[in-house]
Amino acid sequence: MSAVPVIDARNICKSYGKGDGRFDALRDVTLRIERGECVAIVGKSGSGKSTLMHIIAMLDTPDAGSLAYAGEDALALSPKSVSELRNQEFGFVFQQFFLTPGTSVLDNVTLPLKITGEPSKSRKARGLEVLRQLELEDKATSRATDLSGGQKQRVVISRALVNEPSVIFADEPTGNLDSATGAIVQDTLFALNRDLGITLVIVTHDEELAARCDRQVFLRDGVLVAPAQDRGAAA
Ligand SMILES: Nc1ncnc2c1ncn2[C@@H]1O[C@H](COP(=O)(O)OP(=O)(O)OP(=O)(O)O)[C@@H](O)[C@H]1O
Repeated sequence: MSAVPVIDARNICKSYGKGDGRFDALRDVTLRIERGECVAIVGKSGSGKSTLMHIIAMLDTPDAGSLAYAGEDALALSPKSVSELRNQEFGFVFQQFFLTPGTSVLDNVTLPLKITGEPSKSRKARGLEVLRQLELEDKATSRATDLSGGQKQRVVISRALVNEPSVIFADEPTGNLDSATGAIVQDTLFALNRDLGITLVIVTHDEELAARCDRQVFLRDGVLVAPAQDRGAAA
C-alpha cells in the first residue's frame, strides 16, 4: 500500500441548520482510503453516509476537520481548483446525477470532457472507447431515455470513466435495478477496481455489495463505529 493515502479525512464534523434546529450529521469522522482500495460506507438511513461521501468527494465542505487528497490539503484549494481536481480525478455514479434525457448516450458520456475543453474529435473517440469497454457502443447515438435501467447505469459508469479517474464514488449504484442487472453493474465496477486499479468508494444498503468490497466502514448517527456495534443497533 502506498504511504500517502488517496483520501485522508480526519475528525470531520458536519451539521445542518442552526440553533435548536441544528442537526449533527457527522461527528468526528476519521477515514483513510488507500489508492486502489475498494471501500463500502454502510449504515442505516440517515446515518450520514451521503454526507460523508459528498465531503470526501469535495462536493461539500466540512464544518471542522481536515481533508487531504493524495497528500494535498483539499480544504485549502480555491473553488476553481476543487472543480478541476474533481473533474480530472473523480468519477461519480450518483442517482441524482441524472443523464440528460433527450441527448445522445455519447454526448452524455463525453460531458466531463466538454467541461475540460477537449476538442470534439478526441472527445468522441474517447467516448466511443469507453462505451466499447462497457459493451454499449451500439447505443452511442440512442437517446439516454431509450435505454433499460441497467444500460442507463452503465452509461453513468461510462461517463464516470471517461476522464480516466483515480477514484469512483458510487452512491447506491444498484439501488433501482433488479438483482440480475444489479449484478452486472456490480461486476462492472469491481472489474474497474481490479483491472484498472481505480479506487472505489461505494455507499450502499446492500449487504452483499458491501461484502464484496475490501473493507466496510459503518456509520451510526454520524459516528464511525466498529461493525459489531452497528449490527447491534440494527437488530
Ligand atoms: N441539506 C440538509 N439539511 C438538513 N438536514 C440534512 C440535509 N442533508 C442531510 N440532512 C440530514 O443529515 C442526516 C444524514 O443524511 P445523509 O443523507 O447523509 O444520510 P444517509 O445515511 O446517506 O441516508 P440514506 O441512506 O437514507 O440516503 C439525516 O438525518 C438527514 O436528514
